[in-house]
Amino acid sequence: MRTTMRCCAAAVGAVSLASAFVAPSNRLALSASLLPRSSRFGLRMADSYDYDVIIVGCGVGGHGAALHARACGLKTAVFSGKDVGGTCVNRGCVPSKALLAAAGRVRDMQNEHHLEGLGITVDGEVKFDRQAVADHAKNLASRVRGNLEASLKGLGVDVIEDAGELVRAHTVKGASREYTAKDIILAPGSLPFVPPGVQADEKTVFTSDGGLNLEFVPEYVAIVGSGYIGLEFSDVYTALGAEVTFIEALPMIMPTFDREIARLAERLLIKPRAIDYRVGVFASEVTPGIPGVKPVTIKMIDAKTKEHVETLEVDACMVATGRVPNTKTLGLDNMGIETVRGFVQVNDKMQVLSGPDGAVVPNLYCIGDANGKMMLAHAASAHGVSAVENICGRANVVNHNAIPAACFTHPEIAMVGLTEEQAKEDAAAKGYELGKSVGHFRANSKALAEGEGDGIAKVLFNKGTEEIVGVHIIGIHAADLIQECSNAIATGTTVRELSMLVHTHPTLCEVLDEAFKGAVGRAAH
Ligand SMILES: Cc1cc2nc3c(=O)[nH]c(=O)nc-3n(C[C@H](O)[C@H](O)[C@H](O)COP(=O)(O)OP(=O)(O)OC[C@H]3O[C@@H](n4cnc5c(N)ncnc54)[C@H](O)[C@@H]3O)c2cc1C
Ligand SMILES: NC(=O)c1ccc[n+]([C@@H]2O[C@H](COP(=O)([O-])OP(=O)(O)OC[C@H]3O[C@@H](n4cnc5c(N)ncnc54)[C@H](O)[C@@H]3O)[C@@H](O)[C@H]2O)c1
Repeated sequence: MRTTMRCCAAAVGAVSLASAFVAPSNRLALSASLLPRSSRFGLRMADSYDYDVIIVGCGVGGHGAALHARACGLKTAVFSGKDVGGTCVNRGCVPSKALLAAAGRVRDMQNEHHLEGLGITVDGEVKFDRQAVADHAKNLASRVRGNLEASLKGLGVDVIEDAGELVRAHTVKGASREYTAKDIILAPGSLPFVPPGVQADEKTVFTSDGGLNLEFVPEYVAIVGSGYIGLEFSDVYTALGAEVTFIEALPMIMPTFDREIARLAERLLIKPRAIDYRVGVFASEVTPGIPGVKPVTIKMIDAKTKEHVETLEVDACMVATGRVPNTKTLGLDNMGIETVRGFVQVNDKMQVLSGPDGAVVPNLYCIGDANGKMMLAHAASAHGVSAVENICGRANVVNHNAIPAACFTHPEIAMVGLTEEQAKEDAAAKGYELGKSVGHFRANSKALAEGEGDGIAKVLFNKGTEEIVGVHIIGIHAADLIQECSNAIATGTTVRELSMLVHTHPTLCEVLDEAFKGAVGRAAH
């Protein structure tokens, strides 16, 4: 187990007079150089580096790694590129959830039928101030960024504002000097992918980066891609009065979701709203417009034949076609590291590999979106913690099967583990019988009290071991409900054990209780 910092603290104490006259970042090097190579403190030559660990990139992955490194007593620096918080805080999770929260209220208050069911009438028009909604998102991002900065400083992490570039082993170059560390963690995140032929001016044709500014609410907007970003923005736009057309390359809408859930989502999130879609087509040419003067034009080609099928004229076009790793300027070439479409290859311990199937590059780790394992904020943060654990000599592997994901539409969609389609293949390959049990929001007192009886929770499990292989929920607060299932997969808790646990009444958790009990042949109530 690595105990460098504790050892270093003792060593620094032993040379405190000398170290009092050097900058804190150099104290470690000086203290180590004054000691014999294998001193009774167990110091290694590693202590001649500026830091125990340098992290390149300060998004949620880098931030999570930095906090854990300090908790483990490591001398830590993080290159922020003047973008503390990264995508999630500044251009992702945080501002998008602020827009979704505001838009969700507008939708609720405009839903006369739903309100009447609760005995409420809204007298007069429900209005919103677009700029105030946009400011809510911007201000929240800035507040969360401030909190992150404060936490780094408070814990003694050196934040270097430069962009960092790997120059050789143990060495990262900033704007004016090089810094060394025993271990380096790369956390440069990702950028929006803009397909060829699409001109994103970030005004009328925009990625999520521009869309989050909500500079205007287009009357008619096309969304290219029906993944997480597309769905969440369709929820915001339709609540604020826009019409939406999805353009999806694959032959079905929401192609990455469990099929049964996607069908239900179509019934709950698409059909009742001002949304239509085209599937099996690429947006091959997208040309920006001028608001109120010239429309955005979108040429679509058949995904298979590549023949032109339609040209659409819209007020705005959002491009939500996935994200690419932000690794071009990281200096990977300086160390001969080969990527796969820009994704840094890592093993289970987050150690960088020299290329696909390559050897481990010593003392180099890559976490978060840039390694392509799972593009989610909490996954990036978990990677960061795991990399630091491995640096400390405590072998750690992230169980991606237990990491939940959620799409924050109204109602929400959440999932963990395999889709039903994947689970069937898994069961066939591994020779187990797949079980399926469903809980219903329509049978849940709390959901009905809220007038939100739509949705299901589907639990997929191995009938032999009774372990969960996947859970998919669509319904109110699905994103919060999924956590119990994620914990169960992580700890190997069986559906039988879960069915014996007591769930608070009346809560939405009882939707899962119904599914767990159903899985072992018991009725919920
Ligand atoms: C609109 C949107 C909504 C999202 N919503 C959610 C959500 O609700 N839940 C969820 O889990 N995920 C969500 N995500 C995904 C989530 O934002 C990412 O998975 C997460 O931010 C990845 O974290 P990361 O630390 O790997 O990278 P990033 O957050 O991208 O951070 C990387 C940082 O490194 C910096 N950097 C890059 N190169 C260098 C360099 N050489 N030197 C110094 N700094 C550098 C970048 O500028 C950036 O600040 C959303 C994404 C988007 C776009
Ligand atoms: N709530 C959340 O957790 C959340 C929210 C937003 C984003 N994210 C993360 O951000 C990442 C990016 O999100 P996203 O929605 O952009 O990507 P995505 O991968 O979820 O969906 C992209 C969609 O675009 C389609 N597509 C790709 N190229 C196309 C083309 N040329 N024409 C038409 N369709 C095309 C794909 O088939 C896919 O359905 C995701 O990996 C996601 O994990 C997460």
